[in-house]
Amino acid sequence: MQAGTAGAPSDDALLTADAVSLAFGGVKALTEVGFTVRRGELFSIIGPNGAGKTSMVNCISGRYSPTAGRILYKGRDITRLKPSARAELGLGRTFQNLALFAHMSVLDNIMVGRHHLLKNNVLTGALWWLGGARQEELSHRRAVEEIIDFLEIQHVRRALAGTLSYGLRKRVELARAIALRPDLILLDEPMAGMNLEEKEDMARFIVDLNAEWGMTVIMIEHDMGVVMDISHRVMVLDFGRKIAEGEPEAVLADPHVRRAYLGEVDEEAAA
Ligand SMILES: Nc1ncnc2c1ncn2[C@@H]1O[C@H](COP(=O)(O)OP(=O)(O)OP(=O)(O)O)[C@@H](O)[C@H]1O
Repeated sequence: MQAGTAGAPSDDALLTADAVSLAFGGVKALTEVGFTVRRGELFSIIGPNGAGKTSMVNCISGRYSPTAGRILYKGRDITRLKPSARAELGLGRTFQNLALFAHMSVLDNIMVGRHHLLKNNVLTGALWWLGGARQEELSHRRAVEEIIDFLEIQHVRRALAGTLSYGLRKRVELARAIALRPDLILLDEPMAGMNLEEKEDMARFIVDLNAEWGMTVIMIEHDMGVVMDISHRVMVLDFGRKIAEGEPEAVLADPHVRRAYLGEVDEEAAA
C-alpha cells in the first residue's frame, strides 16, 4: 500500500483513515495519512516526537476534526461525529496523561466508565421499586467486577485512585476505558513512565484484551521493544506523514524508518 492512501477496506476492516490531514494554523500535524485496521488486530502507531501520533488518535476519537479526509468505522463515515457518539458505537480510549478522579475509589472510577450505559432515569425511576434499575445496577457491578479481576486490581478496589502508584493508576485508567466493552480501544502511551515490571504487566493485559476479549487495539507507544513484541502491524509517522506500515520485522528493516529513528537516537546519544 502506498503511504498516504488507504486501500479499499476489506470485509474485516474495522477502522479506516482515508487521506486524513490536520493543520493547526500553519503547522501540518498530519498530511494525507491513510491506513486500515482490521477487526481483531493489535495495531501500533510509532514515530519520533511531534510526528502526529496523538493527532491521529484524536482524529479517530473525535477530539480533533480533520482538515481533510475521512474516518470510517464499521463501514460508516464517523468523521463529523462527536466523541460521545463514537463511544456509543464502541470506540474507547485512554489518555497520554492520567484522567482519573483522584478522590474517588477505584470501583467508582470504573463505574463512571459505564455511566452512560445506565438507561434508567427520573422518568423510569418509579420502576425502581419493581426492580428494573436494581437489576441494571447489578449487571453493571458484575461487569465492573469482571474487569477488576481481569486487571488484577482487586486489592485496591476500595482505595482512592489518587493514593495509588503510577503503574496502578494507569491500570485503573485502562479499566475505566474498557468498562464500556468497546470493540476498538485507543491506547495513548499506556506504558509511559512505568518501570520494567509495570510495563511487562501492562503488555500482558493488552495482549490478553486483544487475544482473549477480542478487542481491537490501536496503540501509540514509544517503547520499541514492547511495540515490536506485541503488535500484529505497525505504522510509522514522521513529520505528519506515513513513512511505513507493515509487520514489525519488515518495518524495523525499512530504511526510511531507520533514518527517522536511528537519526533521532544518534542525536540523543550525541546530546
Ligand atoms: N493543539 C495543538 N495546537 C497546535 N499544534 C499542535 C496541537 N497538537 C499538536 N500540535 C502540533 O502538531 C504536531 C504533531 O503533534 P502530536 O502531538 O500529534 O505528535 P506526537 O507524535 O503525538 O508527539 P509526541 O510523541 O511528542 O507525543 C506537532 O508539531 C505539534 O506541535
